[in-house]
Parts: sequence; C-alpha cells; structure tokens
Amino acid sequence: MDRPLRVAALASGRGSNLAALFAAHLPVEYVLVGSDKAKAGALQVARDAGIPTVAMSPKDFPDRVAFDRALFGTVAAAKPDLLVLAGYMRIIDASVVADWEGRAINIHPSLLPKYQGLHTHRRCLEACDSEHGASVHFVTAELDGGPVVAQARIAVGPSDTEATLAERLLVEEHKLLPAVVRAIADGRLTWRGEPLFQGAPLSAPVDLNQL
Ligand SMILES: Nc1nc2c(c(=O)[nH]1)N[C@@H](CN(C=O)c1ccc(C(=O)N[C@@H](CCC(=O)O)C(=O)O)cc1)CN2
Ligand SMILES: NCC(=O)N[C@@H]1O[C@H](COP(=O)([O-])[O-])[C@@H](O)[C@H]1O
Repeated sequence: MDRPLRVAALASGRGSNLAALFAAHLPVEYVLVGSDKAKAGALQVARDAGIPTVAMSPKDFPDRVAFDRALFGTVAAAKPDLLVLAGYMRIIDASVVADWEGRAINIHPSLLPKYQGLHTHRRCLEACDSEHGASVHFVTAELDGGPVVAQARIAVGPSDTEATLAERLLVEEHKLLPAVVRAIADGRLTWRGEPLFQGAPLSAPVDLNQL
C-alpha cells in the first residue's frame, strides 16, 4: 500500500484502548472516531488528538438498524480501510456488519471463543478459570464469533476481583490492539485466505509476542 492505512474507530466508553492506539504512533492515518454516546471519553481522546469525531444517539432513530445504517454510513463516508471497535458496546445489525467483513476488528476482553458477549471478567471468575485474556477478532454477524487474529493472556490470581482482572487485562489490551493494527498496516493479515491489505497469510491466532 503506497499510502498510510486509513483507520476509523468506534468506542462507547472512556477510550483507553483508543488512547493506546494513538500512543503507539502507528504508520496509519486516523480518519474518524465515532460513538453512540455523545459524552464518551473516547471522543475527547480523539478531539485531543485532532481527529474528527461523530456521535449519534440510538434514541434519535426508530430502530437499531436505522441507527446502525446512519452511524456506519457516516464512518463509510470517511473512507477508512480499517474500522476498529475499541470498546464499542452495541451489537451491530447483520445487514450493516456485512458491508465491513474483513475490514473491521474488535477487541474483546476474553479468550474467545470463551465468554462471547458481556460480563467476561465475572464469568471467568465464576468458572474459576486459571487464566483470562483478551482477543482481537474480525467482526462478523455472529457476536464476538469472527476469526480471532491474536490474543493476550494473564493468570487469574486467588484474590482477583472483576475490577482487578479488568485493570490487569487492560494493560495487555493496550499492547495487543496496537500490535494487531500495526500488523495490518504492515500487510501481514488475511481474511478467509485472501490477503488483507496485500498481507502474507496469518492463519491462526497468535500471541502478542509473535506479532
Ligand atoms: N455484529 C456484531 N456486533 C458487535 C460485535 C461483533 O462481533 N459482531 N462485537 C461487539 C463488541 N462486544 C464485545 O466485544 C459487545 C458489545 C456489546 C454487547 C451487548 O450486549 N450490547 C447490548 C447493550 C449493552 C449495553 O448497552 O451495555 C446491545 O447492543 O443490546 C455485547 C458484546 C460490538 N458489536
Ligand atoms: N464487548 C466489548 C467490550 O467489553 N470491550 C471492552 O471494553 C473496554 C473498553 O475500555 P476503553 O473504553 O478504556 O478502551 C475494554 O476492556 C474492551 O476490551
């Protein structure tokens, strides 16, 4: 690719993963950060970085798909090569996510396929798992069911709580997501066997230290 990868992001929360992306100074151009929450900290993170933002409220739309079409249509208008869901907390309608197959990734706080959905830290503790982790995966219609690109792992301690687990895992997320975006920008990922951004095949989940 003879130009920087154009990256857009969606986030619903404080945006620490977004901040970690920006802090990694990757060879990419951030074209837009969007949110379903006008007061999301992630929007301020983007504004502070001089990146255009957009916020839309689901309350302003008749149904979920209308909201998704409006928000993702605005993202599409920014002409990103890659869309990163960095703590985006809405399930995206299948008809909308279909337009982004192979071009959207999500960071999820579990070792997928374990614990798709919400409350992953709690479910990990309830299952008395010895390890936990985060996954970056391609976004598909199946919630958190898309091909996993890379994972980071942490041990679960006897005194861990949801809060301590989330806090410790965030540290690894902040390394994992930039490593994956860098791998995509470098052209080292594929989607269903096809080069994604002209990359060499990366056919299985890899740990952070292999990226
Ligand atoms: N079609 C897809 N949409 C989304 C995916 C995906 O893989 N396919 N990933 C998620 C991210 N995510 C976990 O990583 C996730 C986000 C939101 C929810 C969820 O249950 N949301 C509820 C609202 C929850 C809330 O407001 O607190 C909902 O949308 O009804 C589960 C998992 C992003 N979307
Ligand atoms: N299902 C999606 C999900 O739970 N994502 C999680 O939300 C947090 C966002 O934090 P941040 O806003 O500080 O980046 C992160 O832990 C991310 O893995």
